[in-house]
Amino acid sequence: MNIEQVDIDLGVRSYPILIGPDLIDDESLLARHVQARNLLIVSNTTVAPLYLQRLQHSLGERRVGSVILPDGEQHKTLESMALIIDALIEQRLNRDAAVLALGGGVIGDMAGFAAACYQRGIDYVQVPTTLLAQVDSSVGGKTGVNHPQAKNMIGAFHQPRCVIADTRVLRSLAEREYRAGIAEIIKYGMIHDAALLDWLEQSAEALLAREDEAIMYAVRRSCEIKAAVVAIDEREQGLRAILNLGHTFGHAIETATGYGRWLHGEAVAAGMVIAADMSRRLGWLHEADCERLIRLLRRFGLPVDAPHIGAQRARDLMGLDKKVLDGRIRLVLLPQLGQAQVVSDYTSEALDASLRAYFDPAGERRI
Ligand SMILES: NC(=O)c1ccc[n+]([C@@H]2O[C@H](COP(=O)([O-])OP(=O)(O)OC[C@H]3O[C@@H](n4cnc5c(N)ncnc54)[C@H](O)[C@@H]3O)[C@@H](O)[C@H]2O)c1
Ligand SMILES: O=C(O)C(=O)C[C@@H](O)[C@H](O)[C@H](O)COP(=O)(O)O
Ligand SMILES: [Zn+2]
Repeated sequence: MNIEQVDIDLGVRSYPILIGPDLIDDESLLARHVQARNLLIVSNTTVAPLYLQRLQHSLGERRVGSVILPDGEQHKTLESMALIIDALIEQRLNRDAAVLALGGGVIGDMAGFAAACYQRGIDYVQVPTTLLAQVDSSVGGKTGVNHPQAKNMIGAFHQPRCVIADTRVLRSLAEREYRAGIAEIIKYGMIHDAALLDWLEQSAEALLAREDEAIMYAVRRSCEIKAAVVAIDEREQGLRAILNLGHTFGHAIETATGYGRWLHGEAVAAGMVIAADMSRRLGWLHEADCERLIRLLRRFGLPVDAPHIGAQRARDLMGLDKKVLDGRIRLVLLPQLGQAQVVSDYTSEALDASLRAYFDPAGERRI
């Protein structure tokens, strides 16, 4: 099977996203794309036993150290990030060294953030090992950690030098984690590519069976969309916020339930349903469009309802969202399927109604 390449065009910070089977064993590809002679691989207690040795072997004659972090969203903290910095210092790595993130989005976000901070910024490479990380988190340079009161609250924009997405490593991923990654693919369809929604409907079986071709298409198309958006608006001054569809609601769910009980992709799935519901209340999406989203999410075993954390609690948590401007929560809403808009002038009745419907136990019926 061929290697696909998607380029992200950011001037001097441009980089390739390489997608294909068994890339972590491809010594010549790694030699071409990972230039640093001194590397610190950041991984976790689940991924390292599966893939660290293989990757180290393929990296050839360099100085390669590693740091293995505890696994889980609850460990996406400043404390874990400090362990990476400790390892960089212990291994006496300098500005010519690079960090290599081997893991899912949690590892990628933390390793990237450590690279952004260490000696005011060193290179890093993403080797994403979850579907979610391959279609989304390894691309675009958002790095960071959670705060107990708000998701991804501490971080930096720092682009990787390269993304190496080995699609075969997805075979060992737990079913729930794999499905959570599909939520972000559905997101790309919802915000930018209605044809991707058609493809997801037609290819659900193949994608769930983890067929190579289906995975290659899903990863490539998602990366193309994300790369195009990030190339226009690297630091989320405007357009990039559409990549946040469902996230303002979803992050409230993740924070309120304690990081890790709801997977990020699951919270995004529920959040997209709420965003669709609100879009319908504003006269944008048709009921049939909302029902289509729900059917698609259900097809992939993703949640279409939110936990009852209370509308007021949800609103409070959403007030800490990074898109808040002049005290107003900006939301990504859907004028139609395949098109998203960042909206601040929605009616508070529409938001209240959607929050009550999904977050209050006795919320009136919605879609
Ligand atoms: N920076 C961004 O643009 C961006 C985008 C989307 C999500 N995120 C962040 O990404 C995180 C979610 O990422 P995730 O869904 O990858 O979760 P994750 O990193 O927690 O990985 C999920 C689980 O799968 C395990 N795992 C990883 N690869 C495996 C493999 N190949 N085989 C077996 N097990 C494997 C992990 O150890 C973990 O237990 C969240 O913190 C979210 O905020 C960031
Ligand atoms: O890359 C982006 O921009 C995104 O919004 C992608 C999201 O899927 C991702 O979860 C991101 O980490 C959310 O960013 P945040 O700024 O809302 O924390
Ligand atoms: Zn996300």
